[in-house]
Amino acid sequence: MIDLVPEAPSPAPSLAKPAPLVDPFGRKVEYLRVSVTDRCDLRCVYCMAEDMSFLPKAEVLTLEELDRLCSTFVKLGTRRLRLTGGEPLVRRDVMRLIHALGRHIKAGDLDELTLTTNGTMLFKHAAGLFEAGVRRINVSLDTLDPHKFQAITRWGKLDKILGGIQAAKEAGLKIKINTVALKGVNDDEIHRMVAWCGEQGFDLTFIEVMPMGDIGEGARIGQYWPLSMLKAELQKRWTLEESDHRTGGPARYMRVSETGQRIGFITPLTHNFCESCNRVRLTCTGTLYMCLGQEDAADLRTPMRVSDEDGPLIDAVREAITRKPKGHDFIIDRRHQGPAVGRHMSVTGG
Ligand SMILES: Nc1nc2c(ncn2[C@@H]2O[C@H](COP(=O)(O)OP(=O)(O)OP(=O)(O)O)[C@@H](O)[C@H]2O)c(=O)[nH]1
Ligand SMILES: C[S@@+](CC[C@H](N)C(=O)[O-])C[C@H]1O[C@@H](n2cnc3c(N)ncnc32)[C@H](O)[C@@H]1O
Ligand code: SF4
Ligand code: SF4
Repeated sequence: MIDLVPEAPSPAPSLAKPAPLVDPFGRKVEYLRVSVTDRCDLRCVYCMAEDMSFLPKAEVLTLEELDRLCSTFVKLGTRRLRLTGGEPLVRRDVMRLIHALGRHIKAGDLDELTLTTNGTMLFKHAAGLFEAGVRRINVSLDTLDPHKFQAITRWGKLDKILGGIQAAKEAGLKIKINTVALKGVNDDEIHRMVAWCGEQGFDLTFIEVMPMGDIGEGARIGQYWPLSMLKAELQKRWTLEESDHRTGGPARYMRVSETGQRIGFITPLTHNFCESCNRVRLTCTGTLYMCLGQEDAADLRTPMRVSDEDGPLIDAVREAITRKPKGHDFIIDRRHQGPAVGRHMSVTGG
């Protein structure tokens, strides 16, 4: 494995620790989500249009540049890094970046390095992820029915994902399953998902569909299923106990007595969790979005390229954090035409 950053002698410890990133609402920003590519090998109907145009390769930052940006955030107090996309594992040589970022875990400067993946490439990379310092991953899986899986992802093969999940389990990775709740699509499968995750020893998170990117909004409105309704349906069959388990993400958890596993609920629409937001999002072009549900963004590529010194980049990051909004403006409303946020989820990685 080639290191992105050559081994350097350990610098003398600096007494002056940079001030942490705190937004205008007093929220400490210590979680960076990085979309390492906007490309994906699937086309989930709620995420992408079938016909997508992707960024020209020339606009995409190199792995070295992504490493530098992430490492600058680590210097500024980021404790959790999540790689996402598009599909993070389809980016060429992405394992080199993940291994390089693992040095921050080894140095104790980062609490968690992880990723959210569709699972298609796990059969190849699971062991490497563990070696790099990744200990848990989130795998997106909306159905256990192969035909439905193909319909939702437009061409995905369920067997490949299940094989990848198995490989990840064998590699020692803790797995959480992400399921977007889609009325009329997978609402008849929620009990099966809970039972399967229970058997496998996985936590499961249900997610409300968010209005991002133009995919033909009519379909998304029809599929929106508030998690309050999903939860009521679950309680007909399972005993859900309160849980104070937290991962640093937006999910609120309950424990299923019958399986011993947890179920998370991510409810941006019905119960927004913005008051405790601790994260920002970096795209593969070096654009920083201060909120998933807003369009305002800051360019970090220019200040990074202007100098090898970190000063201009750090100034740009600090300025961006002063613009972090209080929350999103998502609504799902039949009278409201078009998505609340124009960019697709795959650009900022959810
Ligand atoms: N609105 C909103 N949605 C988010 C946010 N963070 C994650 N999500 C959504 O939650 C879903 C699952 O995201 P993941 O990438 O698995 O991350 P997570 O649930 O925060 O991860 P952990 O809690 O660390 O396991 C995705 O659909 C994201 O779009 C957020 O800050 N705001
Ligand atoms: C954009 S994907 C990127 C990572 C990877 N390709 C995957 O699918 O896990 C991250 C997460 O966002 C979710 N997602 C995508 N579009 C969404 C939408 N419109 N509303 C809610 N969640 C969405 C996916 O289900 C997935 O769990
Ligand atoms: S949800 Fe993930 S796997 Fe599905 S199209 Fe979006 S980026 Fe690809
Ligand atoms: S919608 Fe924006 S403010 Fe709310 S939790 Fe997500 S990123 Fe944070």
